[in-house]
Amino acid sequence: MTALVVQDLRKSFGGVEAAKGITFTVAESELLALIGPNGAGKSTCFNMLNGQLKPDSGSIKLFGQEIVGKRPREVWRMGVGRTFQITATFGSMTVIENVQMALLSHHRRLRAMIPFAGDLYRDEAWELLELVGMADQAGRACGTLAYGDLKRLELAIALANQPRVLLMDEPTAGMAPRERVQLMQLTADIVRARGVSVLFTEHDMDVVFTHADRVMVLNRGELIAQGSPQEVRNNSDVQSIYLGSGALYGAEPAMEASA
Ligand SMILES: Nc1ncnc2c1ncn2[C@@H]1O[C@H](COP(=O)(O)OP(=O)(O)OP(=O)(O)O)[C@@H](O)[C@H]1O
Repeated sequence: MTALVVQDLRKSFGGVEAAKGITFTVAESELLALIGPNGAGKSTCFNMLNGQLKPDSGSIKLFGQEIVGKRPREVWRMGVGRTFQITATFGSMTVIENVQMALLSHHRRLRAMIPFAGDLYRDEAWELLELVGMADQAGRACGTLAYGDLKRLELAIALANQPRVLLMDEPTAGMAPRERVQLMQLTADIVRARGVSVLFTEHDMDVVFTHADRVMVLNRGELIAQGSPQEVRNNSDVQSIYLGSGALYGAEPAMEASA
């Protein structure tokens, strides 16, 4: 089934056309990568998908329901989750408390947090931590976590809202290569098991070509290619954008022209 149908999205900032009629779909349980050079329009696209930015025109349907015109919180409630490059957790709270907070918010019980109710949704939080392999660190303060663990926690927090579509903004930015592969494998396993669809941007072409079911390439506000990783890698337009960077072949220093 199709989770997201995006049709002819357009957005200009003054004279800059950041989105020039973007059309694509995301299937259920699909891991879809959105790549493109700096300034291609990826953030603009994500910001429209989660309601932060209103498109000038176009339509975004989540399981048939129009999202355009709704506020970010409504879009989030409808099931579009998002993780950001900079992780947003409460450093002084423990790992499990952070997930409980997300669950409280999902269940609309934020007022019950004052004073913080220690046992609310603890079992559910525990399950999510087990899912992302963080249960053994449940009692640690978030501020003391290693970066890779913080990213896994962030995934648990995002899942607490039971998203139907999860937007991930450069999920592996700042991670060591081995950690990147592990996080994406974990993400892939979880989204497939739970039927979540993931749309992600990514700098690391190894991650993109190894883990994405499908890849879309944005350039100057236009989708210039989409298809399987293999098709996109072999596409001559894509090759010319990344020409000389080596990025399509997983060469590490090639990131200046990456997603
Ligand atoms: N709020 C804004 N005001 C003016 N111009 C903007 C704004 N947001 C984005 N732009 C412009 O729109 C274009 C697309 O930017 P966007 O940030 O979406 O690209 P991107 O692909 O996410 O880039 P990067 O990989 O560098 O984050 C750029 O030319 C950018 O300068």
